[in-house]
Formats: sequence, structure tokens, C-alpha cells
Amino acid sequence: MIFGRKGSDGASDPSATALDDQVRRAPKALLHDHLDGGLRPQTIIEIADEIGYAGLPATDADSLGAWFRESADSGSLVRYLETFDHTLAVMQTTGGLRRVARESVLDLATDGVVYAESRYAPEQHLSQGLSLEDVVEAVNAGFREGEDLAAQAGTPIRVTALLTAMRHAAKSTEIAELAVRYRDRGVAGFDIAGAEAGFPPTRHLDAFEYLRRENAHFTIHAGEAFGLPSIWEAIQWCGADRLGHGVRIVDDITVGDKAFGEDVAAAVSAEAAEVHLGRLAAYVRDTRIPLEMCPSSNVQTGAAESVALHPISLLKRLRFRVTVNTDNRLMSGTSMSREMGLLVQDAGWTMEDLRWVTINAMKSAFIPFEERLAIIEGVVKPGYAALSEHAQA
Ligand SMILES: O=c1[nH]cnc2c1ncn2[C@@H]1O[C@H](CO)[C@@H](O)[C@H]1O
Ligand SMILES: [Zn+2]
Repeated sequence: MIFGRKGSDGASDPSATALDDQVRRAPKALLHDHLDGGLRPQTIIEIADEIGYAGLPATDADSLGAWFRESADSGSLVRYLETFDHTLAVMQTTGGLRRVARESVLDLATDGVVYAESRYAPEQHLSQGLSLEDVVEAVNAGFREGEDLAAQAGTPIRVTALLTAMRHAAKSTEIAELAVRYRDRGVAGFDIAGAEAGFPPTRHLDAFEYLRRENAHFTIHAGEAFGLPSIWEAIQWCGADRLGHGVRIVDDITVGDKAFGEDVAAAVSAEAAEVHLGRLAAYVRDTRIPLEMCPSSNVQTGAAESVALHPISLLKRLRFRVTVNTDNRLMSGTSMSREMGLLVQDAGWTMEDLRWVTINAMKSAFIPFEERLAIIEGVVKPGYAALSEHAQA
């Protein structure tokens, strides 16, 4: 049982197990997953041992995994981000990067993910003397190894990298240039991440203008810890193709005569007819800007109250271009199956909803159109069709 559901008598609920199984077997697409937020605890321990890093807060895998989940649970994005010090510490060598990249592909493939964009900030992996190019090439090598092993295991997956620049730093143009240099070699786009408040995306306008001139793709973490101005800048000043999180777009949505936040429980279950979109929310929906939503992560950083009350359910009903993502599998103790299972269990989603968000994600991917279409038509649709035939049999 993936999600740990129990029936009211404490025994396993067989229908829940069947559903878990369906969700796990469904083909899944993932646009927002941080490479440095998805390590196996045991790997962190082993690499730390090899390189002599003595700073880990625990020395057995279970306690270390629990430490990450609990420390990330503070309700503050800034504190959440502090936990990355330990994962970054073991990702400073080509061997470490390659292993982490390979294992992340295998873990995603085992979970039924068929397409993933994995992001990381090359500038955070230079402390032991690697160059930016060394970092990208080590990660790419790990991704290719992971893809080969996953294909051999009968769980094929396509993985591509997004290069992130840290929003508090001043390397975004350099990283954008790196992303363009590697765009035909395993890198599909660019992102900015890190603490949001006080670091608006317009600080990095040069990088975004350069990427647009180069016909390159980028997403921006916006509307997570900070609200509408951040989303507006990301779209209207920077020209983001997609929004990382974007949950706070609901600040521009009213239900009846109330703001979304005034009565969240009523708002998430509102009928479309009662809902009014402000100009920015309408723009995001009209222009089909993809929202990379990460339910568990948002609950941990305080951007949402719970999965049941997460704005994603209203946004889905209003037919925004919603996608479901993991963000940081280690810090949230999660997987794509778990995020989707929670939406089913806590927010009433159906398998049809999961199929819809998966197609949304593939439509919004940064790989070329024909390759996206091949995965939608050749993998996602047949995979869901097989599941429903199996369920009816
Ligand atoms: O949810 C998030 N919001 C903002 N930044 C994040 C989030 N998750 C991870 N990172 C940041 O992105 C870097 C590169 O992967 C991570 O090191 C972390 O600092
Ligand atoms: Zn993120």
C-alpha cells in the first residue's frame, strides 16, 4: 500500500489498495522535480562517508529521511531551503552527481514516471573545484545511465534537465548561456529558484531577455511564498513559459463576494458560475500558462493549508493548465504516485483527472512538439486505456 491508507477498523482497505495500484501503474509526467531534493537517504550517507562529510544530522537512512521531512515541515520556505545544505554537500564530485542523477531516474521510472524534467542549480555544485560544464556533463551521464537501466528493467523513461539559477545570486545570465549551450545535449530549459520574498524575478531580466532572443524555454518559481506581483512580473516582464507553483494566482480569484482565502473550504468546492477571475488570473487561463503545482511541498512551506484544501482542485475545475508535481521527493517523503494518490484520497480526484493533468504536463513539456505528441499518443493514452480496460475486466 503506497499511501498508507487504512479502513476505519484499522485493516487495509482493499479498494484503496487497488486504487494505489492503478495510480502507480498509470503513466505519469513530471515537470517540477529538484535533483538535489530527491536523493535516497542511504546514498547521502554513503557519499558523505566516502568524501568525509561529517555534517549529517543522522547516520542511518530511516532517521535521516525523517529528519528531512520534519525539518522541511516548518511552514517557512526559507527554513525548508536550509535542508538542501546536506544534499548539496554530497553533490560536489562527478561521481556523486552521476550516482544521484542515475538513481533519481531509476526511482522515477519505478514509480511509473515516463517523462521527467529534473532541475538543479549548477552554480551550487562548484565548491570542490568542478566547472559548470563538468556538473552538467556528470548529471547528463547519470541520466543516460538511468534511462538505459530503466529501459532494461522494462520501465522506460525519458529524462531531461532544466538548469536553475538561484534568485538571490548573480549568475543567472551565465546559467542561461549554459542552458542554451547544452540545449541539444540533455538540457531542455532554464528556471530560477530559491527564497522568493525580496528577490523578484525582474532582478534576472537580462537572463530572460537573452533566453527569449535565443528562442529558449524557461519557467520561474513564482507565487509560492509571495503573491500576485511575483506572478505578474514572471509572466509580463520576464515572459515565463510556465510558472513553478503559481498557487497564489488564487489571490486574483473571488468566489461569490469573497476572496479565495476568506473561506478556502467553500472556495475549493465552488461552482464555476460563482467564480470571478481578475485580469491576471484570466490572462493565465486564457493563454494556457502551465502551473507546476506541488501539493505536499506547498503544505510544508505554508503555501496551502492541506492537500484537501489546496487551490489545485479549484484551478483544475476552472480548467487552468494545471500539472501535478513532486518538487522535492526527499523533503516531502513523496513520489508522483503519492501526490496523485493524495489528490484522489483527500480531494476527490478521479483517474480521469489524473489522465488530464498528465496530458497537460506533456503538452507543457520543454522538449519538441513531435516528441511530446509521441509520448501522449504512444504512451500516456494507451497506458490509461489499458488501466480502464483492466478495471472493467
Ligand atoms: O519549492 C521551492 N521553492 C524555491 N526554491 C526551491 C524549492 N525547492 C527547491 N528549491 C531550490 O532550488 C535549488 C535547485 O534545485 C535547491 O537547492 C533549492 O534551494
Ligand atoms: Zn521547486
